[in-house]
Amino acid sequence: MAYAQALCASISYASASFNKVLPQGFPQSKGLSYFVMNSRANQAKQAHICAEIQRERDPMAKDHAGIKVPHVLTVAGSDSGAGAGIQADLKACAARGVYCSTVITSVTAQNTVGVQGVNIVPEEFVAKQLKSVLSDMQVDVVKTGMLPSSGIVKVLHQSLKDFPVRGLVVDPVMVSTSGDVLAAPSVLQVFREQLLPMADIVTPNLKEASALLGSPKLETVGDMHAAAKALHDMGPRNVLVKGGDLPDSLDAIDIFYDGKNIFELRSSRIKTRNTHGTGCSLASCIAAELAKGSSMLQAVKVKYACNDVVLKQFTLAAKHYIEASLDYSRDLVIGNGRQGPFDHFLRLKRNMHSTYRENAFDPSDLFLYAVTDSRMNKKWGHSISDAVKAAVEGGATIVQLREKDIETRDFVEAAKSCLEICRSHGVPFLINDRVDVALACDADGVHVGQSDMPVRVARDLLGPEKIIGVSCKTPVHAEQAWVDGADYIGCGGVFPTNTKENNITVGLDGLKTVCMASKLPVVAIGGIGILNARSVMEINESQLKGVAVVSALFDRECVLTETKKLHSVLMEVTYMK
Ligand SMILES: Cc1ncc(COP(=O)(O)OP(=O)(O)O)c(N)n1
Ligand SMILES: Cc1ncsc1CCOP(=O)(O)O
Ligand SMILES: [Mg+2]
Repeated sequence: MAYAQALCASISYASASFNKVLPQGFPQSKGLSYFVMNSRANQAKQAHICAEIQRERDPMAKDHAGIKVPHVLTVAGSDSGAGAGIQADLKACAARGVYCSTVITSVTAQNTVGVQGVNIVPEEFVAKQLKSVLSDMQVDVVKTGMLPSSGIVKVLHQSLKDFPVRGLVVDPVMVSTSGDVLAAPSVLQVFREQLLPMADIVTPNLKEASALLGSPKLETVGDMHAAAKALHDMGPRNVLVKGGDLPDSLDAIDIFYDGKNIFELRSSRIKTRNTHGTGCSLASCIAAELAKGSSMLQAVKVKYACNDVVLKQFTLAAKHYIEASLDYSRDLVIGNGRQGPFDHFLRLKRNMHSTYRENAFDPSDLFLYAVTDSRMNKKWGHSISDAVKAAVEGGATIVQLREKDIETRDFVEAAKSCLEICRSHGVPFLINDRVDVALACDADGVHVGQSDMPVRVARDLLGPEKIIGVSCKTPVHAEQAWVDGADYIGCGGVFPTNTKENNITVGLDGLKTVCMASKLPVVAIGGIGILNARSVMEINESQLKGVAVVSALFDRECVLTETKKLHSVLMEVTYMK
């Protein structure tokens, strides 16, 4: 039933495409009724209708209780070098948090130099694979890659009629990045007649766009505009013409057209040889976003109001992910050819360090996060190390040395003695802002803000074992923190504070929004103390692991007592509900 509800909720945004692929004999009016039923009150009804569709698909199908996960089926070729094709699709979907099943249309012998051989899977066996997956699994979106023969395109067309899905992303793979031809010319006609009219989006590069149109080479942004419109006339609901190969362009320019509005999606070109598989990965990423239902759900709900704006966002989300992966992978060396693969998970470089950090950071360490302040210590006559010792003995579970007005030499000295105290209590010890100081004293990590050293640079300098925290005020910051390889995020200021000047307050609502968006553990900071720590923890977000405090511990006469008090408040709210 959970599946059926999710299916209905997501089906509701894909009315147009769904109607195109309704099962034969399934009354259109019944299908249409989904798309106007979005309210919670109608969910049960929707679920019932969806269960009905499921039974039409497979009379033996059982309703299993549990969690339905977003699912993309990729119908594409295998790349032995694993930069493109099925392998890229699997990695892109996994990186975007979506399950990916695979129907293999051909097996290529391929590396970073080129394609050495292609073995096409017989179309009957492609049909068999499609049936296996589509008759059993609840596929949300089908994404196509290499479809090497017209017979295979026809088989896919028929399968999609037999087993309708919510969305179809067509990446018309015809020529590899190395210039090798991957689809017979006869495929073009069937592609135009059968696949394009079914597609929710088609994503050709310049060569593929002109092949599909039977037009001369596309050489300018103007040509791309015209091509996007002409391709749209062939039936797909949206067109993304990728301009990565456009000559003489500093920017990478893609043209997106939804039948009404045309967008130039620009981003600066990343200088790297590791671009093999970007097309497959981008299309998979779009499919994954559609499967998750996020932006497209919105898009179709407000279809007539701001379809264009939301679609732009979803395409950009996918583009942004690919750009971040390319940027991270720009200096990776895999293979000797002209075009290497990139790292979809932004993790490969971590393994270069001999002692790979497995779970070195424990998110529960964020429970009571003590952040020092030299002015406060001076005011109360506390040395930095005495203050840190008292905080740790009072129950602080992680310590950050945040010393804004201190000479570097003194900072390093203080850091060394505080590190010793923390190590002897098994408490991680981080340095605020100063990666150099963290390196000098071999601290456990750093905390950086949005205008401090970028997380990726800090990670490269510190290596995989160190803890990196980053301040985030928005879901976009939180997503970036994860992409960049941070371990946790600090969110705030939650409440107004005198400790940090001109700091924008996000409030409990802002904290909640960030926690909901964050894939990383979160610690709340800003104006938090024994009187309001409970209200912070009670926002009840699983990613929120604790509170970080400065004045509530250090702008006090007895740091030990204050830390103990805050510790017991946190224990109460966390464990004695
Ligand atoms: C745990 C934690 N969260 C946020 C911050 C703030 O860092 P930043 O935004 O860089 O501001 P400064 O602390 O450097 O003034 C933090 N230090 N710790
Ligand atoms: C460093 C920092 N970052 C956001 S708010 C803040 C200050 C937190 O200090 P306090 O706990 O005294 O409000
Ligand atoms: Mg900072």
